[in-house]
Amino acid sequence: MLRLAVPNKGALNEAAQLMLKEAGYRGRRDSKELVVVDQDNACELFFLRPRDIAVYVGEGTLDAGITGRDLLIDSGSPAEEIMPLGFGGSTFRLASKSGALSGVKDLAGLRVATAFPGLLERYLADSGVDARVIKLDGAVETAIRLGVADAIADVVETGTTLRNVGLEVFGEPIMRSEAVLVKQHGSPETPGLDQLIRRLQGVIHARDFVMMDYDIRAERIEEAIALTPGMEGPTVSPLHREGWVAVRAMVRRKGHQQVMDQLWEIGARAILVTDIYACRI
Ligand SMILES: Nc1ncnc2c1ncn2[C@@H]1O[C@H](COP(=O)(O)OP(=O)(O)OP(=O)(O)O)[C@@H](O)[C@H]1O
Ligand SMILES: O=P(O)(O)OC[C@H]1O[C@H](OP(=O)(O)OP(=O)(O)O)[C@H](O)[C@@H]1O
Ligand SMILES: [Mg+2]
Repeated sequence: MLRLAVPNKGALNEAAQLMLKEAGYRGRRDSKELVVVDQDNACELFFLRPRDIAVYVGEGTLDAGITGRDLLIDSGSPAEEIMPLGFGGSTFRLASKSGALSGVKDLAGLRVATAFPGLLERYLADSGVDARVIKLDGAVETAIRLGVADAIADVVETGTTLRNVGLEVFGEPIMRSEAVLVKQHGSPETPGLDQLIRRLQGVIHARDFVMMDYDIRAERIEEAIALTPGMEGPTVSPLHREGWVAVRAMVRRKGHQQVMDQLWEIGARAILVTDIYACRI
């Protein structure tokens, strides 16, 4: 059985469960269920704190897991990223009172609060800055106001939390993160892992692409194919109307309206766009 770790709560929980469901794996009936055995897919799902997932996978106790790239690096665990999953995007950034500091070098001799000490210490060392790292569990934005720190390093998504307490980011982003699939560094092939990777890749493609169908005069087909090249090439079938063909191709969801405009310009008609429910490419 493939033993897979899934975030049990927090920012990555819902999206991770949805992605696994779309990939055909069993979900949990309620949020108190800690282990789900999915016999049909020869897989056991362990619902764990996102912060602990890289630790279990790095130790080899579990075969693979879904966690944040920032949490993986912070853990220092011997686990490695297999593939990005396209959700849970954030940046990890320094922040301080508006206008107080302008770059990482300004942190020399100051105190920086964070819930990601591994990540921050590595960044400070790489930047050659000697600052004191104050390790907190969460809600680090309040540490400056309470006088525990001069700056913070934290996850920023929309920036709302920082704005609400009058803080501002400074310096370059320390890292860009998103949810990732991880496995133990250098682990041998695990039964079922290739299938999981292919299925997750299928979900990502199904989300990234739409299916486009349209009719066009046969003499414009080369221009149409240039706009909608598809994967291996579009399907072109005869239409029950002299001189016309029907075309079917996968098109990137982002920008598909522009493609429809351009197809219309070269005479395509009956242009239809549908979601892809599932795919393997
Ligand atoms: N708006 C967000 N807030 C927090 N984390 C986010 C956000 N968007 C994406 N993430 C990602 O989610 C992961 C953190 O998840 P989570 O917040 O569940 O962990 P935690 O802070 O350790 O747990 P908790 O907040 O429940 O104590 C990180 O990889 C982070 O980059
Ligand atoms: O830029 P924003 O969209 O405002 O999101 C970022 C905020 O969300 C997270 O907090 P979380 O809710 O996980 O609480 P925590 O700090 O206790 O972990 C993170 O630590 C920031 O505080
Ligand atoms: Mg959090």
